[in-house]
Order: sequence, then structure tokens, then C-alpha cells
Amino acid sequence: MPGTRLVDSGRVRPDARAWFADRTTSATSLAAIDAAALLQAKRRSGDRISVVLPARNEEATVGRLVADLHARWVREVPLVDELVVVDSDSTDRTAAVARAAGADVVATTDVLPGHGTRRGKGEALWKSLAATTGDLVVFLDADLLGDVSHYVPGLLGPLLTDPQVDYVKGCYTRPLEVGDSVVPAGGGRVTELTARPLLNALWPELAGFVQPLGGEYAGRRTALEQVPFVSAYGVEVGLLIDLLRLGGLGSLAQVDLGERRHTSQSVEALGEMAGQVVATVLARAASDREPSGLLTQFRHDGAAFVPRTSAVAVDERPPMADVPEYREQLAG
Ligand SMILES: O=c1ccn([C@@H]2O[C@H](COP(=O)(O)OP(=O)(O)O)[C@@H](O)[C@H]2O)c(=O)[nH]1
Ligand SMILES: O=C(O)[C@@H](COP(=O)(O)O)O[C@H]1O[C@H](CO)[C@@H](O)[C@H](O)[C@H]1O
Repeated sequence: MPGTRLVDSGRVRPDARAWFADRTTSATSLAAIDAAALLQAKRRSGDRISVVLPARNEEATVGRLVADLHARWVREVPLVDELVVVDSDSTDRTAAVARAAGADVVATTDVLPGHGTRRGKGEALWKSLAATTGDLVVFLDADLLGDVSHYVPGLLGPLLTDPQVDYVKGCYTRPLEVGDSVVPAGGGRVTELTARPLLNALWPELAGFVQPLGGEYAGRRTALEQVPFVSAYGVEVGLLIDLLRLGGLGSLAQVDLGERRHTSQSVEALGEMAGQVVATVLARAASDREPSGLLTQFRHDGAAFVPRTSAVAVDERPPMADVPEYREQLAG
């Protein structure tokens, strides 16, 4: 069509394209993973490995997930030294179910009590650093469905084999279950509609990340304790930007883990999540405007639209390395 500018959709910034080519590996099933070699690499490195599941009201899914991970990676192949569920203000039986399945369980309110407690996933992840001892820490959501035991070695692979890598994100296809039907790539709605456009706009070097908000990732403690943890759902995008700044693109990697299914939230809840992601990004982007910290959404009550404004402002915890109690704990 005359006058239409052909946009080469394959054009990604050279550094992002090179990163995507060099730092994306695949571990889409257990068959694709040499667990014995990883165990050997772990023993050679002398690293301890912690797996952390932040969980708020996940009694329906956390038990099977923990039982699978414990059987496979604590008992059968001792890749994991501690499997910890961080109970994040649950009001159901998450803690009891997780403990019965073999996890150690800590409540966010019981960790670093001198620093109080805040709501949100980021708080659970920040406190998990003070509740675990692993040199390498793997984070998995507690609402994952299906067999995901290969996620753990998949995420650990780059950390155990490449000393340059400090942080690894999982990537996957994300089918979205809506009632009885499945939308093949319908999941990751906040990623597709908010995080990806923002990151591409402001940090184009991160354009190669397939799932920048994915809840499955792993990192070296020496890196994780140097960055802030955003208190709520901004934690993933905050970690990605801050770890890019800390170690550069060469310190980051991603692993194709195949497919990810989880229990999804409502669009309204994801709207608040998107607000927190935006607040986190704006706090990191040079900007002459102070974010409002508010999000107004609308419901239709049959006669008219009804506005509902929620606070999406986020605060954050400091790098754990700056916390005296944590340093004393490490010093033993
Ligand atoms: O205040 C919170 C909110 C969420 N989560 C956990 O963080 C993970 C991801 O949260 P959620 O499933 O709500 O997000 P989604 O995957 O739907 O984006 C799950 O294991 C939640 O139980 C948490 O520990 N504390
Ligand atoms: O990627 C996304 O868009 C959101 C929502 O996913 P769905 O549309 O519910 O599949 O899920 C992720 O985002 C959260 C915020 O970073 C993470 O905390 C979740 O672990 C992750 O599932």
C-alpha cells in the first residue's frame, strides 16, 4: 500500500537481539535436563540452594506443588537444600497444607518483626531472603498447575554453569483458561498490555525478555540482597530493572520452560496489578511528573458507569544487605 511505512517487526535493538540469541536456553521438560550434571555442578560450586514459594491463600494448589518438588529435588535428587513457603497473610489452610507436604513454612509477620509487615507479594519475597540461607534462590508461584518440577533445574542451569549470570527468568507459553475454554496465548495480560510496552519504551535493552513479569525466576543471593524489593505486584518489574542496572544485560538470562498454567485473577484485579507495575516503572524512569499513585476503574451497574478508585502507589524495602539484623544474621 503506497505510503505505508513497512515496520520491520523483526528489528530489535542489537544488544537486545544479541542477548536474546545468547542468553535464552531451553528446559521445557525433565527429559531436556541433565539433573546429574547439575547436581555435580552444584557440588563443585559448594552453593546451597533454596526454593521459595510466596503464597497467599493457595491451599488448593500449594500441597501438590510442594509434594512434587520435595519428592523430586529434595529426596530423589538432592539439588534443593531448603524448600520454603512464605505464608503471606493467608486466611485459609495454606500453611498447614504446605507443611504437611514437606515445606518449611514462615509467615511474613514473623520475619524481621522489627521492620513490621506490609501486604503484598514483594514483601513475602523480600522477607524470604532473611528466612532462607541459599546462595542461589529459586522463586516459584504457589498457584502453578500441572507438572512444573522441571522449572527448578531449568532455572538453576544458567546459574550453576555460567558464573557471569546472576539472575534467570523463566519464559513459557501462557494459555488462559476462561471457564471451560482455553485461549492458547491469552495469559500474561498485564505483561502484554502494560509491562512489555513500558519496558520496550523505557528499557529497550530488555526487549528480549519473553515474560518480564513471570513469577518463576532464580538469582544469586549476592545480587538479590543488593536491590530493593517493591512491596506488591511491582516486584518482578522492579527486580528486572534494578538487576539490569546492578549487573548489566550480561548478568541476566532466560530459560524456556515450556508452558505455564496458573489460577488467574479477574481483569479488575489485574488492573490494580498493572497500576502497581506502572507505579514501579515510573519510580525508576526519569520523569518530571510525580505519579498519582491512583487508578480509577469503572463498573457498569446497569444504568451508568460507576467509578472505583484504588491506591496503586507502592513503597519498597531497602536492599537486604543494608539491614543490620540481616548482616548480623549472616555474620552468625
Ligand atoms: O499478597 C500476596 C499476593 C500474592 N502472593 C503470591 O504470589 C504469587 C503470584 O500471585 P498471583 O497468583 O495473585 O498473581 P498472578 O499469577 O495471578 O499474576 C502466588 O503464589 C500468590 O499466592 C503472595 O504471596 N502475597
Ligand atoms: O504476567 C502477567 O501479566 C500477570 C497476569 O497473568 P495472567 O493474565 O493472569 O495469566 O502475571 C504475572 O505478573 C505478576 C506481577 O509481576 C507476577 O507476580 C505473577 O507471578 C505473574 O503470574
